[in-house]
Amino acid sequence: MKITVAGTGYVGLVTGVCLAEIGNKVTCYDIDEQKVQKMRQGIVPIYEPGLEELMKKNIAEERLFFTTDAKTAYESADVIYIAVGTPENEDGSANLTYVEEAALAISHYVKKDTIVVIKSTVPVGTNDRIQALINEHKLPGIEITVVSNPEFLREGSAVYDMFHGDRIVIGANDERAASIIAEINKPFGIPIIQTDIRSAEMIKYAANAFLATKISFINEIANICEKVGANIDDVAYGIGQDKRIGPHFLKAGIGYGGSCFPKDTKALMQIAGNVHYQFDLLESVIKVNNKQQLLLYTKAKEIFSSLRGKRVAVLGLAFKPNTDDIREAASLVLIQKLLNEQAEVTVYDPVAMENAKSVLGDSVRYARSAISALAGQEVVFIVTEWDEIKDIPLSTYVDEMKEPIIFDGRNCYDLKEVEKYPITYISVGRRNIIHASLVEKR
Ligand SMILES: NC(=O)c1ccc[n+]([C@@H]2O[C@H](COP(=O)([O-])OP(=O)(O)OC[C@H]3O[C@@H](n4cnc5c(N)ncnc54)[C@H](O)[C@@H]3O)[C@@H](O)[C@H]2O)c1
Ligand SMILES: O=c1ccn([C@@H]2O[C@H](COP(=O)(O)OP(=O)(O)O[C@H]3O[C@H](CO)[C@@H](O)[C@H](O)[C@H]3O)[C@@H](O)[C@H]2O)c(=O)[nH]1
Repeated sequence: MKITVAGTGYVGLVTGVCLAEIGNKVTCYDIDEQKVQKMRQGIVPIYEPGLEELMKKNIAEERLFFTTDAKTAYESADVIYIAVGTPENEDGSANLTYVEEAALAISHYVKKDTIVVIKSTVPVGTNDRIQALINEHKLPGIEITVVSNPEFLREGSAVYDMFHGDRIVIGANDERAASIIAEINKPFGIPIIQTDIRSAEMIKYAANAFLATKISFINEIANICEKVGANIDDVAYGIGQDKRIGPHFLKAGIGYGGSCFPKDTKALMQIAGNVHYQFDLLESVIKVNNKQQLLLYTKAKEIFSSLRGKRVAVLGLAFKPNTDDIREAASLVLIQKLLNEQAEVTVYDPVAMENAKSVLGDSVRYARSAISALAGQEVVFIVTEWDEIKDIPLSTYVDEMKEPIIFDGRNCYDLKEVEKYPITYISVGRRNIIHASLVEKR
């Protein structure tokens, strides 16, 4: 099959590379010249484990091509995937400008019957609107059929997820188009669910909203655990053993971030609001998350009346481990608060430093390693649970910091282990360990 993928971000590039890997001839099209230049040379512009090898392999085997020329990309494709961004508008609704621009370019250049697959996350009803837009602008006498195929991959394990996902959802009003897309996806060996277009669109938002709800729920339980003397890790394990609840997505912390949950929960609020439905539960999920992202700051303020001039390190900037993505990361919320208080902030992340620099500029100091970030600091905030960060021996905090005070937003350390060291340790949903030296000072 001759496939074009429009948009080469986290979803588009992974989709393009993996569709090439299963035997298709794939052209990845993007409007970003610099990105395309890099990819032509086999350089992956994002950090995504396993992607570079697979991309290089498929370029070498002449199944994978890159272009910024819309005509070349669209003219003779059998199937075109739209995987451009759908960022948040100021009112929380999804910005569909890029999807619409792609659809218009497709209408302009396509010269034969083609299927357009919308992979981008779009509000319910968008696929129908895009079909109407294309019908209005396409050449007469050809059929361009829109199919919804939302994506469920996670950043940091995107390539793995393409081959091991739980399901592939295909929403279509046209049986023939649906079966062609099902056929393309067969080699991935993942169960395929076929629905109407609107249900497919809703599955994507409902899945993300449900996962976000699990996180806000466990974070609320964690906050109560702290007050009643229970341990959230034990509680999460205990409830997760119930098969009806399941063990996944019950990790308490400093809230969800990233390019999806924050924007998609807000977009679903808008989708509901547009049909005059007040989604009270989801509204609370979002409210809880906003509060939870401030948790470490709130806890620090309970201990120090002022953070002015305090030397603090922030370990981890990415919104989760194994990605360079800092969109809606809890780290940014915390760092802004610390800077407002005029703390002296040093940051470290194994791969997200470049992206962070473009947002934080020279307002913080960038350390070359986790250890050098700790040297001489008074306080450390653990924000992202990279293995490299989780593996820092507790003795290193003692060696590098004078009297270590750790605020751990991801519960990286075992409390019994921490107690063996002269460390003040404050985590999420567990008892605080306050070292005697701090008690004396207070
Ligand atoms: N990131 C994820 O983990 C993830 C997972 C599932 C679904 N999604 C959804 O997939 C979509 C893409 O997300 P992303 O994170 O990959 O976005 P991204 O911002 O990383 O990449 C979008 C790309 O589209 C390009 N683009 C913009 N307009 C274009 C046009 N008219 N033609 C061609 N290219 C164009 C941009 O230059 C950019 O390279 C969004 O709707 C998102 O909600 C994302
Ligand atoms: O138990 C948990 C699990 C996750 N998180 C946080 O939740 C956020 C999102 O994590 P994750 O879902 O692993 O990452 P994403 O790459 O954003 O993937 C989500 O968003 C994508 C975009 O829509 C979907 O495709 C995926 O299925 C969905 O998991 C991160 O900040 C995590 O730290 C927690 O706090 N506790």
